[in-house]
Amino acid sequence: QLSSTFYSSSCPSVFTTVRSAVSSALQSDPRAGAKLLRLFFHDCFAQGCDGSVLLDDTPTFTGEKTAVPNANSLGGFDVIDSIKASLEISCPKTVSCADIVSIAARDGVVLAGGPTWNVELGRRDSTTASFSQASNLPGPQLTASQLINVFQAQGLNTNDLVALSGAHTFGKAQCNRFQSRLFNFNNSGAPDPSLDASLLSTLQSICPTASTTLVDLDQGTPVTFDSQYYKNLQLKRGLLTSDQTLANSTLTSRVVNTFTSQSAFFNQFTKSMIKMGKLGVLTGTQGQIRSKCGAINSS
Ligand code: HEM
Repeated sequence: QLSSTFYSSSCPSVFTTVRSAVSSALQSDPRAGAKLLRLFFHDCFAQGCDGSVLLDDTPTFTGEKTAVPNANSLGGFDVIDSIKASLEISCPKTVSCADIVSIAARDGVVLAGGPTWNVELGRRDSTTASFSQASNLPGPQLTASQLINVFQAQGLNTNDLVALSGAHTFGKAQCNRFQSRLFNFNNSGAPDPSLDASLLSTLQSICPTASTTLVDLDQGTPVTFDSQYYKNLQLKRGLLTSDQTLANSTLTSRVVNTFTSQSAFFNQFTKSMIKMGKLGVLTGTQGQIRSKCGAINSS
């Protein structure tokens, strides 16, 4: 059972500490908020929102960080570590890494112009992480029906899927995640027909090969958290297969159309974030409060 007032007496400064750290991270990295939001998603989908994604590998332990969706891709760890270091001074052994990620994700959204919500708190940190559970994370080639199944396995429905995918309203992706759409889609010898011609030629020139070059997920308003993502999908300007499929499939297209209204999108997004934030949480005396987010406590 999580609660938005969990730290009201034990660490009242937690929200200002996180907000100012995310804000200062954004000064040097305009993608910081996007990285933190994605970090939360990747934490929650593999073994629950328990900070497991933050654990570093050791010689005898392989966690989630090096799994395919995360390796050379996931960011924001430095921001979480620095927030943790500040909180260990102001409120020692009190605030879990899993909760820090959940607040930082919210603040990344708010500071990019998105909606706010009361983050529910009281998660504890895992003492394990699961390399294999990282395969619960959806890949960028999935179709709408496959995405629906992946989200359903976590207890999330189609509205949650489409709303949470709206996170791709900011941040970037590497060419290698979508380059297969550009020249030889599904071995057809031609590009993906559901990709707008002018975006296709732009992307073909930026991504002649499946490189690690970064491209904005939202070509319209790349650093703003808004409903432009859904308008892009209607214009065949979604970047990943897993984005564009949401407008192409009758399973999801009506929800996409609904979320072109920013208030409808924001309303569902906040609800779906709270719901995702409850997946597989540890509470009470389960797990621990890590002193450093990258490692379990030594004693
Ligand atoms: C629906 C299935 C999803 C798929 C297949 C997917 C896949 C991806 C991929 C492939 C990237 C680019 C990674 C890279 O190139 O290194 C990415 C980036 C991103 N994803 Fe997703 N994602 C999904 C859902 C979500 C959800 C639910 C959220 C958060 C609520 C999210 C937030 C983000 C953000 C913010 C970025 C940009 C991160 C940055 O700039 O570093 N994604 N996603």
